[in-house]
Amino acid sequence: MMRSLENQLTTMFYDVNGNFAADKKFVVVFVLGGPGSGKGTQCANIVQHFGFTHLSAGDLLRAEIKSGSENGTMIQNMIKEGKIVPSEVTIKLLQQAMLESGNDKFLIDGFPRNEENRAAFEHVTKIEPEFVLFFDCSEEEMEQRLLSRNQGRVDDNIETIRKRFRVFVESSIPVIEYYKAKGKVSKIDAGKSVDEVFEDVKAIFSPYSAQAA
Ligand SMILES: Nc1ncnc2c1ncn2[C@@H]1O[C@H](COP(=O)(O)OP(=O)(O)O)[C@@H](O)[C@H]1O
Ligand SMILES: Nc1ccn([C@@H]2O[C@H](COP(=O)(O)OP(=O)(O)O)[C@@H](O)[C@H]2O)c(=O)n1
Ligand SMILES: [Mg+2]
Repeated sequence: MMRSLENQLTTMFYDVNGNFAADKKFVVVFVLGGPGSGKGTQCANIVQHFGFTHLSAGDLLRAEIKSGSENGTMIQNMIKEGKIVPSEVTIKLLQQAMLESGNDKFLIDGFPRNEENRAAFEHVTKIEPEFVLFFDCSEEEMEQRLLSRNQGRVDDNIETIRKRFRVFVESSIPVIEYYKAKGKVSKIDAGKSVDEVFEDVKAIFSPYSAQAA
């Protein structure tokens, strides 16, 4: 049975160690891959089939800008430059969204994007990901997809795309390597069609289908 939000807040914020989620079993899957590799697209499919809640760090940051938050200008500037927003801001948004969802299974998309994100999330939430889904895609393909995404994003222009590719290689690949060394990475060839990629995704998630909502 799902507990009320109020109950979860109590449990999550007031456990004996002051740790978030310490006594609630969360299943967290980190969904990583370069910009345009298809993380958001595939997460939408996974939600439909396997009952996870999809939390995109980028979407949460963009919503924070729209809400007129005091951090909005800083976040907007960082996104325009393809830089990674300080973990403190992103983790707070992720925690809020996890609590509000009432679910216990999460796809965390586009996070952790650097070592600071990874270590801070682990420190604050004490949550270890079940596994990391890594969408592997060539820069040529990702560039084409981003240039035709047409969602009016300030960062889907060639200049920012190049910066995001550099940040992905320099900061995000090391996070994937970290989890690879722990045997936690499921790598998917994301250069194929949406349906073909989802076939491979489904095979990885099938152990979770029994728990699907
Ligand atoms: N397998 C695919 N083949 C072709 N286009 C794709 C594929 N997956 C996603 N797209 C398109 O590419 C763009 C980027 O996909 P998206 O899911 O937003 O990626 P990400 O979240 O990794 O940046 C979107 O316009 C999407 O419709
Ligand atoms: N963990 C994260 C995720 C995104 N972001 C910011 O948000 C931007 C867009 O992230 P996104 O995940 O929506 O982008 P895509 O990979 O989906 O294209 C990134 O380039 C960063 O500027 C961040 O700072 N920290
Ligand atoms: Mg995305």
